[in-house]
Amino acid sequence: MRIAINGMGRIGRLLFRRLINDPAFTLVAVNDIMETENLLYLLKYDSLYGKFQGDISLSDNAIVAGDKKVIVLQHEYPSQLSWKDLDIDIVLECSGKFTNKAGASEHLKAGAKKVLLSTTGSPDIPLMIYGFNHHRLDNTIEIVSPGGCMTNCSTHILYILNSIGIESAQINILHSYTSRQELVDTAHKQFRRGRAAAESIIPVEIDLAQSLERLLPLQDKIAAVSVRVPVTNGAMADFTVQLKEPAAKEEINLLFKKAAENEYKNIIAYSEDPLVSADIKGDTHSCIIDGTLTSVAVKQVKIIAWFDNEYGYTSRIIDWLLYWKKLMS
Ligand SMILES: NC(=O)c1ccc[n+]([C@@H]2O[C@H](COP(=O)([O-])OP(=O)(O)OC[C@H]3O[C@@H](n4cnc5c(N)ncnc54)[C@H](O)[C@@H]3O)[C@@H](O)[C@H]2O)c1
Repeated sequence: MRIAINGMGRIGRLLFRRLINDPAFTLVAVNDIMETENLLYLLKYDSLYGKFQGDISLSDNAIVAGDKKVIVLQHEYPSQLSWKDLDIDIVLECSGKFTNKAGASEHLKAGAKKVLLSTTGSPDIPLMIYGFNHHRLDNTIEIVSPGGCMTNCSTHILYILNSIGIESAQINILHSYTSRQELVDTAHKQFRRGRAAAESIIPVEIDLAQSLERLLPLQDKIAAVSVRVPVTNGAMADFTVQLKEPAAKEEINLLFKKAAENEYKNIIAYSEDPLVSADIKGDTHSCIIDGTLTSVAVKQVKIIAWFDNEYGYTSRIIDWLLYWKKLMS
């Protein structure tokens, strides 16, 4: 399967690292508006995941990594990209810029067969969460939104809890800072996103509740906020859920433990270790339920789950690629 990545930021570069030597795929080309020398540098040295394993260099308009050669393009608009000539099966749209149907469709017009976003796109793009409803994919679907990292964590947790019955849910995702914030105080249309990311605990607006309501039968029952905290990686999702019936802590933990061992194996995990966010760097799960922190007050339950917002998320993107490959062959 021939793959291209548009947008070589945190997610795009981690996907590059993870796909380049994967025998299931051929990473054909990457595109970003940044200078190619800068892209090479950022691929080689990564503050979170360390130095690139093996040799990596530039040759003409390509990045050479070991015995692999990946074409580098530098265009602003997908319509400028030569996906037809390069015979691209799937574009991974990781720029965060072309997340509505019109924008993502430009990759199809440029000749790609399919587009996989790296976020929750506009409502006219099918939203499918790997491990939850990815089986709805069929060959007629050309653009898929696999949700964001927070949606991938929260969907499973709420779905599993809803087997008891959910009255309402409040979610707070404590999340490492991202490039959609500022390092020093700057003007931003969401004022708080413009504040120095490493200096404060910063609440930000998110569309997680709307995404979850597209996936689960919980209309008008979910509210969500994210609080950005001064760490570079990792997230802790905090769910306060009003159940329809009282339930014991042990009963709830058993639900998650069984799900992690069976139908959600490799997608969610269950842990009773005293975790902190540094422990989950490089973890491949969409969430790790922390059973030690489950607490219950009559019908109200609190669940805490961890995830690596980059590594866990790119693991699902790779699952998507494998699944799509099977379907397309
Ligand atoms: N970082 C995370 O934890 C995370 C997790 C899940 C999903 N996502 C989603 O993935 C997307 C990318 O996030 P990120 O954190 O990698 O962002 P990022 O800012 O690190 O990367 C975005 C990249 O896109 C490039 N770019 C900007 N405009 C472009 C254009 N017109 N054409 C091509 N490239 C362009 C930028 O130069 C940059 O390299 C966002 O939609 C985000 O919501 C991010």
